[in-house]
Amino acid sequence: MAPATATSTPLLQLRGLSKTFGTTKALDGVDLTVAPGEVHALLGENGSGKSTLIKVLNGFHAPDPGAELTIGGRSVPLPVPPGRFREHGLAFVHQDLALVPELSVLENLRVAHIAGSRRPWINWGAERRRARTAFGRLGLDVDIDQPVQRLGATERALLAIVRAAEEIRDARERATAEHCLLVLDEPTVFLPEEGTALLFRLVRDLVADGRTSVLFVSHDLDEVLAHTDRVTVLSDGRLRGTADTAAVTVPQLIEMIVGRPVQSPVPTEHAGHTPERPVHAGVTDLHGGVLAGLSFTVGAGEVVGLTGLAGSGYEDVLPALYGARPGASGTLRLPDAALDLATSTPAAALAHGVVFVPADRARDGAAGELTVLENMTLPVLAEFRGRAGLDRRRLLARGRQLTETHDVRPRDPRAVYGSLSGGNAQKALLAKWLQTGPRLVLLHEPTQGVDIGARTHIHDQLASAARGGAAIVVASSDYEQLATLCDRVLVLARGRVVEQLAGPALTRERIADRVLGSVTLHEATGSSPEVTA
Ligand SMILES: Nc1ncnc2c1ncn2[C@@H]1O[C@H](COP(=O)(O)OP(=O)(O)OP(=O)(O)O)[C@@H](O)[C@H]1O
Repeated sequence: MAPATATSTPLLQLRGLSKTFGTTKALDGVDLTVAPGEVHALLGENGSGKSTLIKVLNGFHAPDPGAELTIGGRSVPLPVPPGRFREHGLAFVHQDLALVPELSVLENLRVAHIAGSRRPWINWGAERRRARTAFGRLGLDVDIDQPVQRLGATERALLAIVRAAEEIRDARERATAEHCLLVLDEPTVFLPEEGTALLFRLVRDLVADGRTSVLFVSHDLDEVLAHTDRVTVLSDGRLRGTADTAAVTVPQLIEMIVGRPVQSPVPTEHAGHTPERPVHAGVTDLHGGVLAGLSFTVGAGEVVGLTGLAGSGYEDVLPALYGARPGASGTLRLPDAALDLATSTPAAALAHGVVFVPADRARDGAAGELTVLENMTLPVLAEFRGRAGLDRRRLLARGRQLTETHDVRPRDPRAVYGSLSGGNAQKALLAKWLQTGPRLVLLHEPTQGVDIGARTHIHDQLASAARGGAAIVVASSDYEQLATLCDRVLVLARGRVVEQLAGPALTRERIADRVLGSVTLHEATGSSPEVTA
């Protein structure tokens, strides 16, 4: 695809950007041009260099010598000193959102402003008014005094974006930056469709002044086509090309990203589904947070989806079943045991073949400072213990086999886990748990941040675990994925199942329809008083 060129002075121009980590060339002579007032998507397979590029912009990484950066036509010396990106008109929202759960919405919103203020006092009255106006612009009615830990996923993501937008307004008011770039690094992965729609309303509002642009990293190609003006694709650290979004189709984009056509994941054969499989796992009278006496069963080899709006309780089910949610109660029946969820622990769940792959993988899923091998083989170490201690040779062989089977890149099991790209970290985590031959697999947003090729791979791995007899429960707000992967989907509202979809009724549209119809739009923003973390 021929690179498109911006017609006016670029808002941001990067030339010849390279970044080397040891023997890995994460970026290799990349050029990027973002026009004023445009929403520009940055795409590429897992490990293609997107995060590295962004971390050069925010000063986290120093690039290799020779790169050039201009913003609004003004040259910005590289490396950007840590913490100084705001002065150049840059604002960032990362996938982890960087919110402080214990602080209030207001404190989180104004933290950078307050820290950077030269005044000896804080005018809280003015801060409150400004915060209310910021949310009001989006039509959101958020209690700004509640701690962030009480917010639902949608509200958290919107708060992070509203905060970045406020930082841009601040930079303008202080006249430190005439032109601004807001970088959104996969902020929508936690959002249900209606949350994404709200987010893009805000984005369009921001760029309407023609002096702000947005760089948007995503693996969701439908979202990219719907909401962006141009796309730039990276591949193995190199620029594959830039194109006008309106001029490309999803298959063309996939080919640009992967370098070859990719089959979409093959949907489960819903028509032939028999709901009466023997019960493999049974959940009875589950309480905790908004969960209000939830009961459901999962058959051997069955994939059951849980979904709903933020705050409906669907995100609370899996931690409760895994014994990782304080205050939960209820029973999880397995073929050989019944776990009392008021007292159960992750260790007890694991001992009975229950595994959990959480959505917040950086925080809950793995130890970033250990190697991929150490992380992946932790649950099976006993297999490798002999009289002479750990058999490291066999352990490494297992690591190699797992990175191969699960397509974890780089293929080196001795790489530090924290250096893996987001999608590869997810593949490694799945490899870690699926090798244990689990009976019940609990997955929260299993393909969040995973590229289109790897997504198909993960679906195949889960289907294979199901064929092996495991029961699988997937909590997700990705309706397309639920329709593709699941035999049955339960839609939750206010902590109860309000709809069950299976067979031909199990389509993306029907799920979206049932989820949106399950409660009022007011609750769609997550601002329901029932919402808990
Ligand atoms: N701190 C680091 N040390 C060593 N290698 C790194 C480090 N950070 C990134 N890499 C490597 O650089 C390459 C690019 O990674 P990057 O995180 O930029 O990819 P990405 O396109 O953001 O992927 P994803 O879509 O999975 O988030 C990968 O091979 C990754 O393993």
